[in-house]
Parts: sequence; C-alpha cells; structure tokens
Amino acid sequence: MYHLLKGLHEYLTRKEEFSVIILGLDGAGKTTLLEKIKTLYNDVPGLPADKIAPTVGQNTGKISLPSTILQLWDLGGQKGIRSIWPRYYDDCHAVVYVVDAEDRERLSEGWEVFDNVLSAPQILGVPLLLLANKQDSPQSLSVEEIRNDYEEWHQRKMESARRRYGEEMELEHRRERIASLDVMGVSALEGTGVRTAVDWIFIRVQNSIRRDEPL
Ligand SMILES: Nc1nc2c(ncn2[C@@H]2O[C@H](COP(=O)(O)OP(=O)(O)OP(=O)(O)O)[C@@H](O)[C@H]2O)c(=O)[nH]1
Ligand SMILES: [Mg+2]
Repeated sequence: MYHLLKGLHEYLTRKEEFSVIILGLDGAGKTTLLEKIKTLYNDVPGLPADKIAPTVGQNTGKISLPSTILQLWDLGGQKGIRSIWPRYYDDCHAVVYVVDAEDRERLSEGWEVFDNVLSAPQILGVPLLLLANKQDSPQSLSVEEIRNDYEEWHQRKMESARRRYGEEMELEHRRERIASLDVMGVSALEGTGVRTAVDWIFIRVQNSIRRDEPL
C-alpha cells in the first residue's frame, strides 16, 4: 500500500523537464541573464554581475515552475566556441537568442550568427525568442528598432543573394519564422522583462512539437 501511494504521489507531483539554450554573441549578456533568472526563481541566488567572466564552454541552471522544470544552457558566444552550439540543437525545446541592443557596431555580426541559428534544420519547429538586452542603458535600441534592424539586414542579404545568384534563395518556412518572430526587451542586469521572457518560454514549451516526439 505504501509503495502504491508513494508511486501515486510521485506520479501526481512529477514535473516535465524542458531544455532551453541561450545563444548570442560574446558580451550580449547571456550569463548575466542566466544568473538573474536563478536569482528570481531559486532560493539560492545566482552570481552577481561583477563576478561573471566570459564563458568558455557552458553554464547551466535549473528553475522549477508549475508542473515544469526548465533546464537552461548558457553557451559561450565567442567566435571559436560557437561551433559547439549545434551539438545542443537536437535536444532543446526552446532557443533564446540574446542581442546587445547597446552595441550598434556588432549588430550585423549578431544577425549573421542569428541567421545561421534560424536555418539549422534541427530547430526548425522549436520556439525561438529574440531578446534585446541592456534596455537599462539609454544608448540601447528599443525592441522595435532591433526588429527593424534585423528585418532590414535580412532584406539586404536577400537582395545581394538575388543579385549574385539571380534567384530567390529563401525557403518558405524561414520566411514564416521571421514574420512571426517574437522580440522582447530585457535588462539582464536589472531584471526588467526577465519574468515576461520566462513566462513566454514556459507557455511555448508546453505546446512544443518536440515535446510530442517519442523519446
Ligand atoms: N547595462 C547592461 N549591461 C549588461 C546587461 N547584461 C549584461 N551586461 C554586461 O555585459 C557584459 C557581458 O555580459 P555576459 O553576461 O558575460 O555576456 P555573455 O553573453 O555571457 O558573454 P560570453 O560568455 O562571452 O558569451 C558584462 O559586463 C555585463 O555586466 C544589461 O542588461 N545591461
Ligand atoms: Mg557568458
């Protein structure tokens, strides 16, 4: 009887686990975001911003939400480390791409890398959230400006591909993904917008296609 009740209790209180990968250029604020999420959701706070060094490899974190656990993977964004990202694509349930909205100089580089992520076949059906970070800084571009900058960059890229190859290179599913792209503003440093972003992930992973795939 004890085992039966224990099993029933475990069944009723079990939590489904989802993996979320956090990507973006070095310095975008991924680790600051991860640590802020830990501070907001866990009893043990995450590292303060002044203790965070550039990531060589990965950092992880886990948060518990109603009937759900989110396992977060913050991957290093330096050029030489980005090649490890695709190893995480097969098993992730959501992707968060962080942009430094303050650093106008590196926006194009960030879009180039973002475009590679978008075109990875393993994550085609996976929810993708674009975060315009550092909204606490007055120099930062707003969510609207970031979205426009990406769309303009993408338009330019398509035009240059058309000129070079004389054909429409873009695939339909990619166009749809860009059109329905969700962009949110956050300050990983101050925590503004972070709960809204986590709520978005929480809701989207529940309906994720990958969730229904057999293990
Ligand atoms: N003003 C401001 N600065 C931020 C914010 N988030 C991160 N930073 C700063 O940006 C710098 C880089 O932050 P990290 O979190 O280390 O960036 P990262 O994306 O993890 O970088 P890599 O580990 O190299 O890929 C640090 O100096 C942070 O304090 C933010 O929301 N606002
Ligand atoms: Mg980092």
